[in-house]
Order: sequence, then C-alpha cells, then structure tokens
Amino acid sequence: MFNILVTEGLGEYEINKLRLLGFNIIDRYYEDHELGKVLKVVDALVVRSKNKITRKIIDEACEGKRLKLIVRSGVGLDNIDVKYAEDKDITVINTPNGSTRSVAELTIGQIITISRFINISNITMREGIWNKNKYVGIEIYGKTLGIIGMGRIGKAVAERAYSLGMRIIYNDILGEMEGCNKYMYTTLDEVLSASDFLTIHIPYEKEKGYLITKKEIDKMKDGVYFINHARGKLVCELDLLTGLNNGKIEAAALDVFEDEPNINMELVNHPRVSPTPHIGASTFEAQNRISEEIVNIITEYFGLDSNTDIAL
Ligand SMILES: O=C(O)[C@H](O)COP(=O)(O)O
Repeated sequence: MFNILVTEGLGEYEINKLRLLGFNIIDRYYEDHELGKVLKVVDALVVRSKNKITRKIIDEACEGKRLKLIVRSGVGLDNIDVKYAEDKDITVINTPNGSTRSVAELTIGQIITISRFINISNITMREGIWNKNKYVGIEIYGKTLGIIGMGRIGKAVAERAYSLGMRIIYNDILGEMEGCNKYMYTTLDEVLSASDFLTIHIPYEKEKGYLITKKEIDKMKDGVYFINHARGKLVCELDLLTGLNNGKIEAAALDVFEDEPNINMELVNHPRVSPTPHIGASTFEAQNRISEEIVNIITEYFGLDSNTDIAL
C-alpha cells in the first residue's frame, strides 16, 4: 500500500476518494522540523505553501528510499527545492490550473478597491468618520492596465479588465503571447512607464531576486496604482513604502508579502494600501478544482484510474 502524507491542501472528499482507491492517507500537518523523519516512510507528499521543502528535508526523506512524488497543492513552487528533489529522482508536480479564475477575480476586485477608497472607507466608517468629500476616486474605464507576466493568470486578468473597458499592455519573458491580439505587447520599461494600473503575475525565482525596486518605481507613471498578487519577494517592500509615502504610487493592493506570515505593519497600515493575507487561491471553487487535480496526479502517477467506480 502507498503511504501519502497530506500536510495541507487536499479536500476531505478527495482524501476519502484516495482512501477508497486503496491509498493510505496520513492527513496531518507536520512542522518542517518534523517532516524529514515522517517522510522516510512516505511514498508521496502533498503540501500547500506553509511547509518549506528544503535540501535538508529531502536528504532526510531519502534515507527511507520511499519518497517518489511531491505534489504542490497550488501554483508556486518557490517553497520546494525542485531542482534538488529532481536530482534525487523525486518528481515534483504543481496544480497550475485550479486557482486562475480566483486570483484574477481578486485582482479585479482590488483594482476597483484601491481606485475608489473602498479599503480605507471600510476602516474610517467603522470609526464613525464620513469622508465623502475626501474619497474621490477614478474610473477604471479607459485607463491603461499594465500586466507583467501574461501566463494563465495574466490572461485571465486581462480578459476581465478589457471587458470593463481598460486598455491592456503587457510584457512577458516569452514575448508576444497567443490569444492576446486585443492587447499590446511591449517592453518591460514601456509597461512600467505607460501604465495607470500595474499588476504582476510572474513566479518568484531566487536567482533573479526582485522585479520591482526603486529603479523600476522611478520609471512608473506618477500616481500609479500597483497590485501584487504574485509573490512578495518580487517587490522590495521598503522601496514600495517609500513610493507610497512620497506619492509616486497612489495606492497598492497586496496579497503577498516579502516574509509571510510576518508582515511589515507600516506597509499594511498605510491608508493607501489594501492588504489581504495571501488569499488569491482561497475560494471553495479553486480549492475543489485543485483537490480534483491532485487526485488525478496521484492516481496517474501510481498507475490507478481516478474514475474507478467508488461509492463515497
Ligand atoms: O502559488 C499559489 O498557488 C498561490 O499563491 C496560492 O498559494 P496558497 O496555496 O499558499 O494559498
């Protein structure tokens, strides 16, 4: 029987399904320092983003000679040392499709939130303050949305923003992207300097470091609205804060932070920041789709048919 450890990110229904298919599911969260030891007797591991699967954990797991598969419940693989795992013949697979729509919807929600003072109104109204004359925002219709990273999520954001009347410009390291004829592909510098709203949708790679520092912020339009729903480490928070304080950046929506879950309180308390605690993929629909995708990955990997008739 195959032992599958699920520390996070797999629904109850899918856990039962895997059990009925004959897998031994250990459904329990282990802290990183406990994980290596447990993994010695495990064939596959399912993690979300809380565990950091380092070389040390992989080395310890390898002593058991069983671990063959690590599934990331979600998209970002920055919490797993993928290269090292693969060097040790451990397959690493993520679930890139399930959360696209949810992240895109949150992005659209935040674009409207920061352009209409919804975030700060929520706070000041509760203090009994009626700031009607102060909170004069802008329409997003006719404004330019710059997208850095035109993958699944970038495209889903573009489609929604376009239908709301925004003009879309984008840059992607892969160049012009398929299905993007209605949008304008341009250089990174042009996206930085020509956008009224700027949103980033690329993975974080340690070797590349920050995408946005003072240098990039200086190139942006005065009064730009900035959204980061990708990875906190792509943006230098200190430079972002400076940009907000000196007015270069009108407002920012942030779902991700440099050192999660430790947050820079000056940044999240900033009146022109709308912070959320990395909830881009946190919808019932996204998590259900991700769980289904994981069942398919595991059954396929271990040579079973996920459609086998089982009564749940
Ligand atoms: O990489 C992802 O899938 C998203 O950032 C969501 O991450 P989470 O699974 O930790 O919510």
